[in-house]
Amino acid sequence: MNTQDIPPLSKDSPVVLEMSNISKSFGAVTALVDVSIKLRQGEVLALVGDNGAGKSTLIKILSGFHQPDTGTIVSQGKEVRFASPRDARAQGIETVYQDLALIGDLSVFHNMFLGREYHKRFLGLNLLDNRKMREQAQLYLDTLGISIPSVNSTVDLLSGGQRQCIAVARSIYSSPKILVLDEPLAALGVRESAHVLGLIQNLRQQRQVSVILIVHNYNQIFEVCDRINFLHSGEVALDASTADTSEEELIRIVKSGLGRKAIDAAAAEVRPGLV
Ligand SMILES: Nc1ncnc2c1ncn2[C@@H]1O[C@H](COP(=O)(O)OP(=O)(O)OP(=O)(O)O)[C@@H](O)[C@H]1O
Repeated sequence: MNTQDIPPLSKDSPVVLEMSNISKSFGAVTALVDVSIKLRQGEVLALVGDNGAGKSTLIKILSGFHQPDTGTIVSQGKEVRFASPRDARAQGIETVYQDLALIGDLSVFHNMFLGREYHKRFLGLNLLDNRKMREQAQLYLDTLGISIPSVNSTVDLLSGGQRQCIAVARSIYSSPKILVLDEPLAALGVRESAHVLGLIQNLRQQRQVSVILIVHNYNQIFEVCDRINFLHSGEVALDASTADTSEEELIRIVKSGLGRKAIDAAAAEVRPGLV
């Protein structure tokens, strides 16, 4: 499936998140300068940039791990401040980090319900309701189009792509408004990545959850994203819809280290009237 198969995001889709003028330094290191990003309902936004550009810092601010030095976050039309990841989660913002936080020697269904297990009473005892969790997990994975050998498999036996899909599925089980995926395709091969890209594509088609995706492979961005924000030296150097830009332009901008406006302005000076 590629971008053309999914209708473009409606222009009327409401803005669910606005991070405005976010700056953050760690001692003498400036990680973010006046960064503003916007996310619409159901949108898949790619956050790209070189190592050290500030992507992780931005999503850690959104997830409540860091607090910004300046700037505001407006979620569902309300200004919010996150003192901890728990605060962000309470506002419907879920983040899947690269370590996935799955327990390898537990089954898929146990991982899916970790911390929110179903219980049943039996002979006066409070026992895990494994049957219910198994059924629910299977149903839920089917809805998301995630195919694994069995929900009884231990997570260690799954491929990297399947593990990533389970971590995403677990995060969206609580119906968050915003899902942040920190390099979900890192270290995955082509077939593995296809699993995860398929899942993101399904989410995008359903348009229930808005997704921020940190990704390094530009080709994959054009497969599954509606919009791209390119961060460079702590600033947003490009904010464009995937329909309005191309992989070639993105690579040109990334290589130049400038934003599209700066490139166009420079081109206009060289060839007035052509830009
Ligand atoms: N906790 C921290 N303490 C000190 N400096 C930090 C901390 N976190 C990030 N930085 C610095 O902030 C800058 C931005 O880092 P960040 O991790 O946000 O970039 P990134 O775009 O996610 O990079 P990568 O793609 O390599 O993960 C870097 O110079 C980094 O060294």
